[in-house]
Amino acid sequence: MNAIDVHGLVKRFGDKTVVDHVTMSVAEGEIVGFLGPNGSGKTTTIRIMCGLLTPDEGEGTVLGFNIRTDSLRIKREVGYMTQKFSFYEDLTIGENLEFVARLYRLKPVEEHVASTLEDLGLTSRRNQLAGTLSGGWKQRLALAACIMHKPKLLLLDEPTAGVDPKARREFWDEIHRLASGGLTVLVSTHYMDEAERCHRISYISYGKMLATGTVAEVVKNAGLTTFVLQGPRLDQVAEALQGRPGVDQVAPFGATLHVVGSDKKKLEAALADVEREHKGVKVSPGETSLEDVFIQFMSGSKDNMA
Ligand SMILES: Nc1ncnc2c1ncn2[C@@H]1O[C@H](COP(=O)(O)OP(=O)(O)OP(=O)(O)O)[C@@H](O)[C@H]1O
Repeated sequence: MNAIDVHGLVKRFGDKTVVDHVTMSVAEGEIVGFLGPNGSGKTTTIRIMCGLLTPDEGEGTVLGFNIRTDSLRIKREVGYMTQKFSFYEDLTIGENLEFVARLYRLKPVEEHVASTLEDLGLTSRRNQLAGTLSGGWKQRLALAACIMHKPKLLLLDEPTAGVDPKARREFWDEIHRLASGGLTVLVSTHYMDEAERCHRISYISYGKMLATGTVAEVVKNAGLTTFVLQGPRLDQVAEALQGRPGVDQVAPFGATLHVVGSDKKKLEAALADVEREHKGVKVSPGETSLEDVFIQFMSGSKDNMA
């Protein structure tokens, strides 16, 4: 049984279709990254999956429970970490967790709190006020609160936004540790390095699911070609390339220029012209990155949310 199996989900707010026939499945123990531009419907889809919103169309199950009729059961079995840090800043870490333990009616409270603190390396900070924690520790507290009731599925909505790279890495180590213990994780993120730490990713754009698969599959299926340019006055070369047939993206990376296109022949022709026109420019094949693919998706999608 898949932990998540949803088909044709649609959610409208007024005349805006925010989730547009989204189908998704996530196997047990899998870590799936949910990516897409701001306002593309990730949070709304997650809220449907955890039983907080009812879809206008579509069906499905989460942990085997029907998303329309079993939302209470789903809420009990799922850990949902929202985008915003939502704890009592004037309570300590321990007190916040005690409060959450009581909400879930976990007994004995002290035992659950102590083992969760231990599990996430928070014991030594138990008496620190939540409001005085750094971003990374706040995220760790939020994660502790949403795994304390031992959910089978974690739905994490941009859990590491604004957190430094070391704390993000530790957070992801923790996610992998939890997944290897059998927990399933769906996590939304805007960070490419985090996408690469997922078993699979799904990319949604303005409500529509555009791609799903491993990072390698998504990059391959996008069918893009990338070249790296080196040489003098790359700013002028970049300007000369913009808008030429075959050239979809031009981006400086340090002392090089990355040029990306979906029509290889046209891109090669454009680069051959520019090589002739600009003495000393050297063109070599490059690797298409996940970021290149997402930029391509974004430029091809219409923002209907404005
Ligand atoms: N309750 C609501 N009423 C009206 N519009 C809403 C509501 N909730 C979300 N929206 C709109 O739906 C669209 C999708 O929002 P959503 O938060 O699901 O996107 P997202 O992909 O999570 O974005 P981000 O990456 O910025 O968090 C946005 O245009 C948002 O303004």
